[in-house]
Amino acid sequence: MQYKTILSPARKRIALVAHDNRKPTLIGWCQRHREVLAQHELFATGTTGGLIGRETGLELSALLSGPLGGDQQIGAKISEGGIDMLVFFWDPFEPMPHDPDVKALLRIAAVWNIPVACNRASADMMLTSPLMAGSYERDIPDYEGYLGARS
Ligand SMILES: O=C(CO)COP(=O)(O)O
Repeated sequence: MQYKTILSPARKRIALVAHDNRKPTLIGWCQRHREVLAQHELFATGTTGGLIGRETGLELSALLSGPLGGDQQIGAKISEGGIDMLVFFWDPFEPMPHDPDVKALLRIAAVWNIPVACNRASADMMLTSPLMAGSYERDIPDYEGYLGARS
């Protein structure tokens, strides 16, 4: 795979997702970082987004619920260059009916080289990184190069 470098925007487009057992942790994290989060554009899967909006007053775009395709919608946005960071508190103790979608979302986040936080510690580090303060360079797959490599 060949890569090219793009500039991530200073106002990040952040996707917030949590499985049911992890939703209280994500809501608490959003409350703690409310001021910083309010400076960015927020997206979430359906139920997660509804709860975060209600509990924190943060404005966000809620997509479909995860099991109904919300993970795939976030994955599509990542592929289109519309998401800069993913906070995904997935449940390490429960299998999900939509496990393939969860895996696909994590895979596509790796493909497009966006920062991913799967627990509070990594999310804290990500949000307090100096890279949050401005735009930063990020490598993404070079689509032209990829097609060339396959032909
Ligand atoms: O299932 C999810 C992520 O895999 C999250 O979906 P909800 O936010 O709708 O609960």
